Parts: sequence; C-alpha cells; structure tokens
Amino acid sequence: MTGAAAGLRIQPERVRELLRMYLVVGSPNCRGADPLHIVEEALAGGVTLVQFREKGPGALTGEARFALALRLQDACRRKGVPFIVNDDVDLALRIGADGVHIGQEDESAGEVRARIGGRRLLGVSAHTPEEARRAVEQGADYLGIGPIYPTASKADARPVQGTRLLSELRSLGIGVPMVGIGGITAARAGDVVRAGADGVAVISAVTGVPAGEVRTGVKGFLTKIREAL
Ligand SMILES: Cc1ncc(COP(=O)(O)OP(=O)(O)O)c(N)n1
Ligand SMILES: Cc1nc(C(=O)O)sc1CCOP(=O)(O)O
Ligand SMILES: [Mg+2]
Repeated sequence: MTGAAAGLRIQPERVRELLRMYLVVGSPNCRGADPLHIVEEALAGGVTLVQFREKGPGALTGEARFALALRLQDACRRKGVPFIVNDDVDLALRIGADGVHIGQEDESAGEVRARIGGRRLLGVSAHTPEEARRAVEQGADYLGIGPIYPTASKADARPVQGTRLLSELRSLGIGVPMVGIGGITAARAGDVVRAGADGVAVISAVTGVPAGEVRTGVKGFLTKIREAL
C-alpha cells in the first residue's frame, strides 16, 4: 500500500525539537473523555509531536479506529504538529501520517523504512546499545528509550531502567535524537533530559489528568524541559 502523501516535510535537523514534548495517546488512555478534546488541549499547551497508539483494553478497531486517527491527525495538522502512528504501517500510509513508531517486537526498522519512504519519520524503541545501533543503521530517525520509570500504561513494558541507558548511549557516542518514555512526570522530565534525551514521551501525565488541566500540565512539562536543555 502506498496510501496518501505525508502532509509535512520534516527536516532531519528539526527532529530533536519535535521530540521535546511528545504526546502518546489513544482512546483507552483518556478515561472516558473525548480523545480529540484531550489532544486539542495538549496542542494548545504546546506538545511538539503526537503518536496515535490505539492499544490496550477497550481500544477501538476497524473503521472507528481509522476515523479517530483521522480526527486526531486533522487537529495536529491545524497546529502544524506532526502525527505519528504506532505499530500500524498500513494505517499510517492510508491516512498519510507523518511517520511510524515501532518496537523490537514489530516489523523490522529496515522493512518499515522501505515501506514508508524517506520523507516520513521513523521512531524505533531500543533497550540496549546494540538495538540502538541496529535501528540507526536501518534508518531510524529517533529512538524511544524506556521504561525510564514504572508505568501503568504498557502491560508488557520491559524492566524499569532509570536514566542509565540514556547516559550510556550518549557516552558511547550515539548521537541520534532520543526520547525517554515510561512514567515520566513534569517533576522527572528535567532528569530525563539531563541524562541525554532530547525530550520526553508521555501518556498518563497528560491524558490522565482532568481535561481542564491538560493545557497547563503540558506547559509545566515544557518549562522543566527548557530549564534542563
Ligand atoms: C516514543 C515511543 N517510545 C517507545 C514506544 C514503545 O514502542 P513498543 O515497544 O513497540 O511498544 P508499544 O507502544 O507498541 O506497546 C512508543 N510507543 N513510543
Ligand atoms: C508506550 C510505552 N512504551 C514504553 C517503553 O518502555 O517502551 S513505556 C510506555 C508507556 C508510557 O506511558 P506513561 O507515560 O503513562 O508511563
Ligand atoms: Mg510497538
């Protein structure tokens, strides 16, 4: 499937900035609130990248999932914020998303890069220096490193690793853009960035607060991130 053209041309030198405050979101994370409203509030607060991760108990399937992806992508387009699809390359191509995020249990990075072409962003989860190097060789634009802290948002998360792997990868000279993920709160965001991440990827600290607090919550994250850069 070739699908719709990607909407935004993302320059490689912009990737670090896009990772600063990365919202990962699906309807199961929104605790009954409208995911579109949560995403719009998060965009108003200043999130820099959004990943559609429709996964876990009660996740939408089929056309309802497709329709939600389109609505969230439209909201991101209106703000000029890139929209990434988790795991599902077919969906990303069908809606003309700006990229895909995959893990070690998904299709290989090389295969996904071949399918999405050079214009779309490719994010890959890595848990060791070897996985990080292989992902970069196969065309990853950025790495997702986690779980940094305990998380309730991913049932099959690997053991918590703290900020150790981020620092190790940087000390090995791996300079690719990286984002920390897993249990990250505004209070912890500075430590993640100081360890070497270009930004933080967050589910519950944004989607799990009352909708009226999402915007100020995101602004609070951005303050801590900027202080740590
Ligand atoms: C930014 C970011 N980093 C890591 C992940 C996790 O990806 P994966 O290991 O494939 O797990 P699932 O999210 O698919 O359950 C991510 N989604 N985003
Ligand atoms: C989607 C995801 N991936 C992880 C990894 O370790 O790769 S942790 C995680 C869940 C992040 O959600 P929260 O911010 O609520 O902890
Ligand atoms: Mg995955």
